Amino acid sequence: MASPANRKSLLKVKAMDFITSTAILPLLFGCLGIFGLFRLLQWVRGKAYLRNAVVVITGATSGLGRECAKVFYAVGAKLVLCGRNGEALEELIRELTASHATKVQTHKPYMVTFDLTDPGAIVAAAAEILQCFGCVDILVNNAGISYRGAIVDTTVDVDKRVMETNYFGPIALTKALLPSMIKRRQGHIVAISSIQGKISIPFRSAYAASKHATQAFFDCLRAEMEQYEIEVTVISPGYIHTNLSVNAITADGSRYGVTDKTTVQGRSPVEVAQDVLAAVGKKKKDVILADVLPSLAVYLRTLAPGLFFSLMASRARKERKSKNV
Ligand SMILES: NC(=O)C1=CN([C@@H]2O[C@H](COP(=O)(O)OP(=O)(O)OC[C@H]3O[C@@H](n4cnc5c(N)ncnc54)[C@H](OP(=O)(O)O)[C@@H]3O)[C@@H](O)[C@H]2O)C=CC1
Ligand SMILES: CCCCCCCCCCCCCCCC(=O)OCC(=O)COP(=O)(O)O
Repeated sequence: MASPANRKSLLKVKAMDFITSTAILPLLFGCLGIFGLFRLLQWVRGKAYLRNAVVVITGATSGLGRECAKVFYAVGAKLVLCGRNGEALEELIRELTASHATKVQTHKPYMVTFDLTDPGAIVAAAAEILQCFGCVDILVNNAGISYRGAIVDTTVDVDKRVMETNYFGPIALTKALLPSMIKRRQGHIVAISSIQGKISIPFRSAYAASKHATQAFFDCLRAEMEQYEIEVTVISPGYIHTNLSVNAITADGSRYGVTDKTTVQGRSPVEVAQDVLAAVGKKKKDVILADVLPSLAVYLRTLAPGLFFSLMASRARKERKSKNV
């Protein structure tokens, strides 16, 4: 009778014999090869899709939008960079055109300045955007602001400001550019949402609501645009180390002015921009770009809502205690 240790090593030898003497090994390498080839093909197709594509990026003056401008420029996209701050856009264009970090043919970006909270300005901006290269292939709705505050203390004006910037502005710009995409039966709309478009955390009511609305709108749009072959990608990042927190507005509309620890510990916008580029290149429909815990929280919200709500209530209690809100 063999001892348990001997039995174990005997089993190992038998398993190795089986693997080497049958077709398993070649099959395994074959599968890996096919997978590698598939990924390579996807990468090449993504690059070809983005090269010479007319890409409009809102909120290109800072954070994720600025980094997106760099990665889309580097793969040869024709950029129209949007923001409120003309000087910051000019500086970015100077930086892009001065760099020779890419081997592909690049194109001098255009800039269009407008405020997303001004509906009239959006209509005029859309016309200006269309004139830059004659059409738009990809619109990246990236611009946004965040908010911090308790619902009971927050004026409805603050809720409206967040909704105007994060929801009404981007959907107005999308609607203004859609007819030209429909006419060409070609186009791609990207919405930079947030994990908070899928779950709501305390003291972020206006922000989470604006991002939930974004998710809902662009999910509807995806279904309605399928007949015109227009793609819709919703991207939901977790924390990113940008100016979002410091520029957030508070219950009375004043600037928050603090870079939260969660923001500092967030992912680099450079990395997130690479992921955005890959997701757009692959024409992904819905992408979460977050750590394990926030990603799991999304599933928890669906599968065990009671537990999720208890966790959020406890989070609210803790935050109230620590910040005295
Ligand atoms: N940072 C994070 O942790 C996360 C961010 N996101 C999302 O990423 C996107 C980019 O934010 P991020 O880069 O982090 O933050 P930043 O504050 O660095 O950038 C925000 C951009 O939006 C622009 N913007 C703000 N308000 C308006 C307006 N009224 N009209 C036009 N443009 C405006 C800003 O332009 P201006 O220079 O004129 O202020 C700026 O370019 C946002 O949609 C945000 O919700 C999602 C998940 C996590
Ligand atoms: C099966 C086990 C599941 C365990 C789940 C535990 C629940 C953990 C809760 C995690 C909450 C994560 C919140 C993430 C929020 C986030 O990433 O937001 C991104 C932003 O948009 C940031 O904006 P802000 O202005 O809030 O800085």
